[in-house]
Amino acid sequence: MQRLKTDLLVIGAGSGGLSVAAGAAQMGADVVLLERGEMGGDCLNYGCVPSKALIASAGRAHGMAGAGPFGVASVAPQVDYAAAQAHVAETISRIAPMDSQERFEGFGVRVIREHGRFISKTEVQAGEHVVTARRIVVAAGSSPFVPPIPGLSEVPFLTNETLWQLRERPAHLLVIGGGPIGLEMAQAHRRLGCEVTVIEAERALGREDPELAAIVLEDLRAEGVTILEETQAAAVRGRDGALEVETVGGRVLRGTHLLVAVGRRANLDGLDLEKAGIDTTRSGIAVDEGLRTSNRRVYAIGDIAGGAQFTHVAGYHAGLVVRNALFGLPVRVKPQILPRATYTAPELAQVGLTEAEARAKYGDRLEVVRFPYQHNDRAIALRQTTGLLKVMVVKGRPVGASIAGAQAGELIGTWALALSAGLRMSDLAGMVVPYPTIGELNKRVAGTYFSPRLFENETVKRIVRLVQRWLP
Ligand SMILES: Cc1cc2nc3c(=O)[nH]c(=O)nc-3n(C[C@H](O)[C@H](O)[C@H](O)COP(=O)(O)OP(=O)(O)OC[C@H]3O[C@@H](n4cnc5c(N)ncnc54)[C@H](O)[C@@H]3O)c2cc1C
Ligand SMILES: NC(=O)c1ccc[n+]([C@@H]2O[C@H](COP(=O)([O-])OP(=O)(O)OC[C@H]3O[C@@H](n4cnc5c(N)ncnc54)[C@H](O)[C@@H]3O)[C@@H](O)[C@H]2O)c1
Repeated sequence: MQRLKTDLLVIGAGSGGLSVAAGAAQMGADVVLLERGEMGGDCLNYGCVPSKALIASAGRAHGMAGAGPFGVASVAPQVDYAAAQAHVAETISRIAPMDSQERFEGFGVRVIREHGRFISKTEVQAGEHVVTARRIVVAAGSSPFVPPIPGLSEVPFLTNETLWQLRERPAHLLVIGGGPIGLEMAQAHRRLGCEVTVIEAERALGREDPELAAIVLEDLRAEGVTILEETQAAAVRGRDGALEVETVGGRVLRGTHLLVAVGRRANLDGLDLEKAGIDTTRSGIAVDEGLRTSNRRVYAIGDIAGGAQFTHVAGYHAGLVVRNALFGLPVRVKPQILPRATYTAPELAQVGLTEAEARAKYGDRLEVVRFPYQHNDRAIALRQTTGLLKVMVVKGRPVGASIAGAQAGELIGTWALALSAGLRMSDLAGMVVPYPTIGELNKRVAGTYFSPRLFENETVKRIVRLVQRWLP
C-alpha cells in the first residue's frame, strides 16, 4: 500500500473534477485526481460530445432533404450510419487530448486511474494507494437510470453509454423517456432515416415551459417522430431486432432497437460515503449552498450533487470550490443564473424562472414580454421562423428567459449574463447588435418591453409635441 498526502484530492475526471484539478494545480496546490474509467467522464465519452456530433450528422441529412426551397435540388440523403458514428468517434478523439492524463500531468496533477472509496473522514483508498487530503472533492457524476420495468433486464437495450458503439442503423428505434436525451436522440435518428417512437410516461420535455415545449414537439412530430405522451412503459420483451414495449394501457409498440433514457442516477455506489460521515439524499450527495457535504472537508460537485445536471453547471461548481478550498473565500451557488439548452431543432433554452414559476413568485408584479422568430429578418432568410422568446420581467429587470427556436442555446447566453450581472431591460434594449442576426431577437424582445411605455403613452406624446414646438 502506498501512502500519499495532498492538499486536494479529486474523485472523478469528468467535467467537474477536471476543472477543479486544472484550476487548483495551476494555482499552486498539490492535487491528486482519481478516475476509474475514461478521462473526460460522461460529457466527452457518452454525453454532450457524442450526442452533438450525431445531431450534426443528422442536421446535414435533414438539410439535403430540405434544400428545395433554397433553389438547390432536394435529395434523399444516402445515410451511412456507421460513418456517422465514425464522425462521432472522431469528434471525441479530437477533443480528448484536452482531458487527457498527459495534459493534466503536465499541470502537475498526480493522476491515478483507479476507483476511489472513502476509508475515513480524510482518507480515500484507490487501488494500491491511500490518499490523505486536506480537502476532497467528490465529482463522481451519474449513470443512466435503468428503471425496474419487467422484462427490461432480459432484452438487449441501449443507453447513452452504449449507443455510440452501434454501427447498423436501427430500422425502428423505440425510445423510453421524452426528456432531453430521449428527444435529442429521437430527432437525430429520425433525420438519419430511422422510424422513431418515443414513449413518455408524463409530458415530453416536462420540465420546460409548456408553450415553448409545444413548439419543439410540433416540429419533431412534423418530421415524423412519433411521440406518445402520458404513455408509461410497463413491460418489455423480445430479442435483438424484434423488441416490444407494452404500455400501462396495454398498447404494444414494436421496434428493432430500444433506447432507455429515463433520467440519471448519482454514482454513489462503492464510494463508502458513510465511512466519511457524508450524508446523501434521494438524488445524490447532500450539499449546502457552498457545495460542502456533512463532512466539512469534503465537497460534492456536478451531477453527483443532485441539482441541475449539465457540464457548464459542473464547471461553475468547480470554480466555486476552487475559490473556497484554495483561498477560503465564501461562495454560494446561484441556481437562478444557470442556463440550460436542449439541442433539438428547434432548440429550447431557459435561464432563471419560467413564466409559471415567475407568476407563482411575483404574481401581478410580473410582466411577460414576447417576440416571435417570424419577425427576424435572418430567420426569414434561413427559413427558420418557427420560434418564440419570452422574457419574464419584474420592475424593469429580467428574472427569467425562455427561448424555443433556431440557436436558442446561443441566444440564452445573453440572458444568463443579464441575470448574473443584474442588468436591466434598458441595458438589453440599448445594446447594438449586428444586422441581420438571429441575435437581434434578444434586443427586439427587450424593445418590446418598452414599446407600450413609449408608443402608447400620452405623456410621451405630449412632451414630444411640446419639445418640437420649441426646437429651432
Ligand atoms: C446523452 C447526454 C447528453 C448530454 N448533453 C449535454 C449537453 O449538451 N450539455 C450539457 O451541459 N450537459 C449535457 N449532458 C450532461 C453532462 O454530461 C453532465 O452533466 C456532466 O458530464 C457532469 O459532469 P460530472 O463531472 O459531474 O460527471 P461526469 O462527467 O460523469 O464524470 C464523473 C467521472 O467520475 C468517475 N468516477 C465515478 N465514480 C468514481 C470513483 N469512485 N472513483 C474514481 N472515479 C469515479 C467516472 O468514471 C466519470 O469519469 C448530457 C448527458 C448525457 C447523458
Ligand atoms: N442538452 C443538454 O444539456 C442535455 C442533453 C441530454 C441530457 N442532459 C442531462 O441529462 C439529464 C437526463 O436526461 P434524460 O432525458 O435521461 O432524463 P429526464 O429526467 O430529463 O427525462 C426522462 C423522462 O423519462 C420519463 N419516464 C420515466 N420513466 C418512464 C417510463 N417507465 N415510461 C415512459 N417514460 C418514462 C420521465 O417522465 C421523463 O420525462 C437531463 O436532465 C440533463 O440534465 C442534458
